[in-house]
Amino acid sequence: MATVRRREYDEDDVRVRPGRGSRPRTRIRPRHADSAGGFVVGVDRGRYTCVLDEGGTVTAMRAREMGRKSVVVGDRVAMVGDLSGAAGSLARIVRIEPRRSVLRRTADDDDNTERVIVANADQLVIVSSLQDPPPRTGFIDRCLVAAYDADIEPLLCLTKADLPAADEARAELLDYYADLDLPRVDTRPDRPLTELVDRLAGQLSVLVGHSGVGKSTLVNRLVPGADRAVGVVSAIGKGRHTSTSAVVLPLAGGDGWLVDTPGVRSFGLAHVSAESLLSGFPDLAEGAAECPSGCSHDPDALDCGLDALVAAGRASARRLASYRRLLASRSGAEW
Ligand SMILES: Nc1nc2c(ncn2[C@@H]2O[C@H](COP(=O)(O)OP(=O)(O)OP(=O)(O)O)[C@@H](O)[C@H]2O)c(=O)[nH]1
Ligand SMILES: [Zn+2]
Repeated sequence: MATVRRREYDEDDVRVRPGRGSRPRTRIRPRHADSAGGFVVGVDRGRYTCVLDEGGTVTAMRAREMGRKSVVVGDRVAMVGDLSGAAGSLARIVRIEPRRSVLRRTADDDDNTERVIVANADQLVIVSSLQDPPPRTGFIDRCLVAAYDADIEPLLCLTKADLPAADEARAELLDYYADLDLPRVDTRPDRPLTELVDRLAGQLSVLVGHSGVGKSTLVNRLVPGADRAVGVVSAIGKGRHTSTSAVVLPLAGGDGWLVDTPGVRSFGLAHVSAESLLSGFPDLAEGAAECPSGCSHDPDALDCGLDALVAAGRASARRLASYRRLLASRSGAEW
């Protein structure tokens, strides 16, 4: 399981401090030494809303020297220009700091590139209701692979724990994930969100979940004034791209950030190899050691060690089937 890595922005190459080595200071001094650091919380048609490290919010655009390099929510950036934040003022983003993680959405039909939707996330909160709709392990598995691949800590958030079929659904789900050390919280409307709030503290967390699982309900409870529409059967189709950009919301109490990803149906895994895909299935991974070299792990792969592992009763057939479904659907096909 991936370990939690704290963000270490002060450790990167913009640090200006005499080192022990012989490297002259000037070599690591950024070009815009007088720039201000900030964090991108919103993106709208070439305008970026950024929270300054020193406090305050500014609107910024990309400086021409940045070329076409894309800036996404969660990016740590350096800015120059008008940093007053006054109405109509515009700062310029001159640098994107190295990203500690990236989450990509699946490629669109009309564009085969996987787009980065969030940078520097620490945690992926996979929201699944226990009932109405019932949990979908195929979706959760895909999210887990995306999280492990990006070195982001997953958290399974099970909503609607108050509904009658919740206990049974939870037991079944935990059985399916019995071999994974998967952090989990349950939520329900009649209980405080204490445990979830504890886990979100100090982190940049990305919420993802199918329509109707209660994501907006959670955001509204966690972020005062967020005002996400609840209970509206979502009509976000493929054509309505305006509502699909991720936004970063400050958690109540100011300790941590929540990224809502409206319209993100799944994460892009096309760049993930069959081997890396196994990182989302640690219970199957040991079987791969017994595979012939270059094994595709496909259902018709000869002598695949994953089949042997399941045949020996050391892993579940359902888990292997889910792995193979993901393997087959990596290009972003529906599942
Ligand atoms: N019983 C129960 N109902 C819930 C809970 N959380 C949300 N709901 C209800 O489930 C429905 C869907 O909730 P939303 O918060 O809109 O779900 P969503 O995931 O944001 O769905 P989209 O907006 O379509 O993306 C609403 O009628 C909520 O009131 C819960 O914990 N328990
Ligand atoms: Zn194999």
